[in-house]
Amino acid sequence: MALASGAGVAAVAVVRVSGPGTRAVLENLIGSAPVPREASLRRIGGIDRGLVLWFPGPASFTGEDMAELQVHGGRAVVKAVVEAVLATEGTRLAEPGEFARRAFENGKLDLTEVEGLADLVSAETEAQRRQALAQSEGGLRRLYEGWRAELLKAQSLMEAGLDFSDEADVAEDATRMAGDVVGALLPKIEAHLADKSGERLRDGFRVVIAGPPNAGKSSILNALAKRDVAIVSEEAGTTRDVIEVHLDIGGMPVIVADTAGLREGGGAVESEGIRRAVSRAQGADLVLWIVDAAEPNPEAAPGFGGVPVLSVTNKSDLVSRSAAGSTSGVTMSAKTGEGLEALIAELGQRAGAGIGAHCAAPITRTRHRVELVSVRDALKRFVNHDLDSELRAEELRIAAHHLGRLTGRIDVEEVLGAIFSEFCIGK
Ligand SMILES: Nc1nc2c(ncn2[C@@H]2O[C@H](COP(=O)(O)OP(=O)(O)OP(=O)(O)O)[C@@H](O)[C@H]2O)c(=O)[nH]1
Ligand SMILES: [K+]
Ligand SMILES: [Mg+2]
Repeated sequence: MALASGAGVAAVAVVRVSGPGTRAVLENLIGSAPVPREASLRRIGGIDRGLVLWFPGPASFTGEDMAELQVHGGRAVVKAVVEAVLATEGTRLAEPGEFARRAFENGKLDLTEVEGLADLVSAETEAQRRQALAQSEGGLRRLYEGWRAELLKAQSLMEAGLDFSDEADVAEDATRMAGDVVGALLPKIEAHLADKSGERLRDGFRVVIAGPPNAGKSSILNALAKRDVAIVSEEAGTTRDVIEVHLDIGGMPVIVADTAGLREGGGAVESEGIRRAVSRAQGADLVLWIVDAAEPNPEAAPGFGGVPVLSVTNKSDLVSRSAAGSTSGVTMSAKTGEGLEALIAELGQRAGAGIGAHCAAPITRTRHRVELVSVRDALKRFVNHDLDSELRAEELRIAAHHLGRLTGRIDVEEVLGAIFSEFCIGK
């Protein structure tokens, strides 16, 4: 059992129960199990009156018998209801993600669907929500199960080739057909791997604000965040640590990081700040290079390991309009807000292009990418090398194994802990 609705006082709290003892919990608390899958208003253990939902297994989220108690969300009510549920023998509090884990173990969800649910709970923007929902509803599962079926076909053809190795033409035919199946599958996997949009959308489009000291980097971060996140002062070298804010620009998750001004010299702390600034910029999807419009010789942006750079001329309020507008990139004033909308529009456009229009079900995690690279590499060895049939069949087994790990069909004990611990208690 778990309080599924989160900590803190709320109008309604939801207590969730799953497992073979659920019916006993209901009998103890409300006298009997109500009509399945219908909300019944009942007195709950003499504590409160609330809605009771009864989902007999296997037609439930976990696949087991389940119940939900919707009670008033006050602390005393929740505490008493939780204690009353725990009073039924064999009942205990759930671990984080335990409901999802049981759903997985009972075959209700595959691993990619579980991951989709975790992403849905933590989605911050519309685009992330849509992607997570599609994945939780089987977008990736269907794709990978389809590929697995193809692989199984190729595997059985190869096995047939081995079984009939004394009938050369039959064996040759079977082996060639297996090659055709893999030949059709490989480009689909390659295209899927080439699409990074899903991971970008899940992780957010990363923007780093960099530039010389006092150009107004922290002021721009605050203007974008619409609050005072970073300290602003006229003293050069104010910012040392990297400060990050999560923005939602037109449904697109954009993570903007403010960094220390880049300059020679400075103390040990400032130098460390500069080292962090450069390293963060090199790992970004876009660098905003901020310069002061009043600076007669603005410093040019250094290369950040090939990361695209957008020039932003700040403090346009300090110079005449014509001088301020003459540079390329965005001209703005963090002080007056002039040009801020243009900067946001440009960021939204770049994030949209970076995240991109993607295929229906893209890779969303490194875990998927790692397994799929192993699948692809095994299939490439199958196709390219002059291996004998035994070894080629073995490559197909390796590919199927990694595809199985993706959906959680096989051998994934070590990844389960990591995935389910992402959930809060009650999911
Ligand atoms: N007039 C004017 N002043 C600005 C503008 N933006 C920032 N400033 C001022 O410039 C000074 C430096 O601003 P910061 O935002 O701290 O600059 P920074 O680039 O983060 O500086 P460091 O963290 O030290 O590298 C402050 O006094 C700001 O008030 C602007 O658009 N116009
Ligand atoms: K400063
Ligand atoms: Mg700063």
